[in-house]
Amino acid sequence: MTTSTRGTGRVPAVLVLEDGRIFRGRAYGAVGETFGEAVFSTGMTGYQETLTDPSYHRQVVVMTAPHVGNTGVNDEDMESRKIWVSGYVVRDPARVPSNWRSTRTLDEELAAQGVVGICGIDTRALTRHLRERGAMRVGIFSGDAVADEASMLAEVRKAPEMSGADLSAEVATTEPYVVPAVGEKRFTVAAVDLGIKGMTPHRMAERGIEVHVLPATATVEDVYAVDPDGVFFSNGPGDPSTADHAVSVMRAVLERGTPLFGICFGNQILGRALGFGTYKLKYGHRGINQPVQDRTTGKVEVTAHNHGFAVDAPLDKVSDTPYGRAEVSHVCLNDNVVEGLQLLDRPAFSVQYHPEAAAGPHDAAYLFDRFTSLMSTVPMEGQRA
Ligand SMILES: NC(=O)CC[C@H](N)C(=O)O
Repeated sequence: MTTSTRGTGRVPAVLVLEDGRIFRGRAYGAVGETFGEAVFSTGMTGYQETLTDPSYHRQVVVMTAPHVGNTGVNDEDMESRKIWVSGYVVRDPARVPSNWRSTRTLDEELAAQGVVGICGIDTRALTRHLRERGAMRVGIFSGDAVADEASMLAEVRKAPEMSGADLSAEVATTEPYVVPAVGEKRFTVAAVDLGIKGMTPHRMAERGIEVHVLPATATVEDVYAVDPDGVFFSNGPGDPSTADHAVSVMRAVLERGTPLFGICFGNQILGRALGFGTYKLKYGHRGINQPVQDRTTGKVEVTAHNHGFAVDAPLDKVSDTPYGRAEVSHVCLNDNVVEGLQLLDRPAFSVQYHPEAAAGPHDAAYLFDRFTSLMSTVPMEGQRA
């Protein structure tokens, strides 16, 4: 149960991890109780984009930056229609936001959207705990929801796990919509929405692409009904091993040889479509300061991440797949996790991280140009030899 009463900063709150570790602090945002997977983000800025990223659905986000809320909340930086995190954990919230675009405080916005948070806890100790033990289920209880430790722990252990969670349909659009090209229209793209962030179609639109955003349930016929020059698969919440429908649609796109680009969940789906497995990372990558190497150019880029799963593909060799040869195009320099895939015989590639990165950094924006040039070089249906 959640009330929309704003946390006053004095209401007691308790964070309970599924392994029994407990942190006591004060309510932040809505007062009540909430459950999810505890994950940490190392972003020093961009909290509004984080909170409204649909990929965070059912996750309780711990901010490693100690001071959060300094720039308040504005109407322009939302990545989707609402806040998706199921809970929010900060050490020291800003009391007075200061920014020319700010229209309300983060505390007020969380409360207005019924998002239960906690502040005043040692987020560094909590992050170290999650780093050592791995992401796990968590509950936040505040006000009347605070109970004895054993019963709060029992509630946390009843909450659903992230492994096996099929969540795209809970966050994606139910109706198709079009994001028009900015300036002259050059291409049409069908974008399968598995939890898309607003900045993604925008980055395509500014390159002259008209983007038809389709629901997660879109069929191959729906995709081709818009007569696309390229097909895009978005980011999204949940476990990629459940995304069977998206994998089958993507296989049909690969079969036809239409230029294809995937981001994050879309990268995991390409991995599965090619026959690779996916697995859960111990504590995932979240933040806007992750070093990735583009192995096709050797260049290193600083990138935005939000993923708890990864593709299991060999780094050291080209793989034979039902759609020709494939290789790992990008790798994370912190831990060698696969961060991108590309096909060598078909116009298809994907990355595990976020080139659209609204809050930056923008090092990876060239990937949208790569997608555009794939569409420029692939002959249209009727022109094929
Ligand atoms: N941002 C995303 O698309 C995340 C993909 C997937 N839900 C993961 O956690 O790995």
